Amino acid sequence: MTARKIVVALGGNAILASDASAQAQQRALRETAKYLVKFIQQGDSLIISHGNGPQVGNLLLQQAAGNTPDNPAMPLDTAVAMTQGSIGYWLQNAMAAELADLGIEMDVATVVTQVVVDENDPAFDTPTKPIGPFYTQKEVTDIQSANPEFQFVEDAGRGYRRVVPSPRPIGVVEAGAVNQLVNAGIIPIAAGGGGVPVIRHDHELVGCEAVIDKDFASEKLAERVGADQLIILTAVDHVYVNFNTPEQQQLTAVSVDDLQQHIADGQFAAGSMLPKVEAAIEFVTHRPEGQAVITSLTNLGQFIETGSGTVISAVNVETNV
Ligand SMILES: Nc1ncnc2c1ncn2[C@@H]1O[C@H](COP(=O)(O)OP(=O)(O)O)[C@@H](O)[C@H]1O
Ligand SMILES: NC(=O)OP(=O)(O)O
Repeated sequence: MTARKIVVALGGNAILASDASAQAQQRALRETAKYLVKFIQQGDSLIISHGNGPQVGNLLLQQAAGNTPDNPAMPLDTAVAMTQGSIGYWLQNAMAAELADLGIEMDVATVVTQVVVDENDPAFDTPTKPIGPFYTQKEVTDIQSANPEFQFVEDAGRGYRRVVPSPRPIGVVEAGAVNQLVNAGIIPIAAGGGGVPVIRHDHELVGCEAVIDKDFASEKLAERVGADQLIILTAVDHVYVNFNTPEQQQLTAVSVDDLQQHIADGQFAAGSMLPKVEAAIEFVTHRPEGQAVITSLTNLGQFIETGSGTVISAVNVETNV
C-alpha cells in the first residue's frame, strides 16, 4: 500500500483532563503517542495538530497575575505561540519516546505555525471561542468588574468560560515547510492551537487577538499539504444523530449531502461537534478523493483495523441513517 499523508487533529482530552500541571499533560500526551504511532507502524506519513483552549486561557491568567511595567503580560497571539511551543515540546518528546520503544528511527519536529485570518472577519466583533477554566456566575461577576471587556458564555451546563474571537483561517503560512518536513520522513507537529492568528499587511504578518478553531486550521493545513485524510480525534467514537437521546444513532460512512441535511436539522452542537463536521465537509469538498474521519483517540486502533468511526466522503455513499 502506498503511504498516505494524514493530518491528525488532537482534541482536548488527548492533552488535558483535570490536572493542568505540566507533568499530567506530559503523561496524557505519552498515552496519546501510543495511539498515534500506529499510523507510523502501518507506513503512513503523519502531521499532528492539537488544540490549546484550556492551556492558552490558563497562560493568560498566569500572564495577568505577574503583569508589571517591567515584565508585561504577553498579548494573545504571543500566548498562542507559547502554547504551540509548550505542547509541541511535550508531544514531540512523547512521540520520540514511543517511536524509540518500537525501534523506529524517525524525527519529530514542532513548527511554530502562523495562520492567516481576514481582519474584516465578523468573528472579531462576536467572541465565541471558550478558553481557560470554568467559572461560577459569581466568579464571572467578580472578573468582569475588574475586566469589563471580558466576555463569557455558559458552556453545556458545566459553568462559564471566557470567550475570545475565533476568525476562520484562510491560509497557513508554513504549509510549504510542513510539507517539506513530512515529505522528508519527519513527523511535523503544526498548526497547534489553531495556529498563531495573523493578518497580512502588505509584506508583513501582524498578530491579532484571537484563538482559531483547531479543527478549521487543521483542515486548512490538510488542504494545503494535499493530505489524503484528515482525522479529527475527540471524546466520542462516532458522530451521532439525536445525540444523547434514546434515539441516538451513530453515523458510520456519510456523504457531504447527508451531513449538510443533518446540519440543517440542527443535529450538531455549535462550538463542539458542528465545527468538526464543517471542517470535515470543507476538506472533502476541496479534496474530493480524500476522506475526513471523526472518531476518538481510544478507537484509533479499531479505526485502523476495521475503519470504525465516522468517515466522511465527498461522493454519495451507502449511509446508515
Ligand atoms: N451530534 C453529536 N455527535 C457526537 N458528539 C456530539 C454531538 N453533538 C455534540 N457532541 C459533543 O461534542 C464533543 C466534541 O466537542 P469538543 O469537546 O469541543 O471537542 P474537542 O475534543 O476538540 O475538545 C463530543 O465529546 C460530544 O460530547
Ligand atoms: N484552538 C482550539 O481550537 O483549541 P481547543 O480545541 O482546545 O478548544
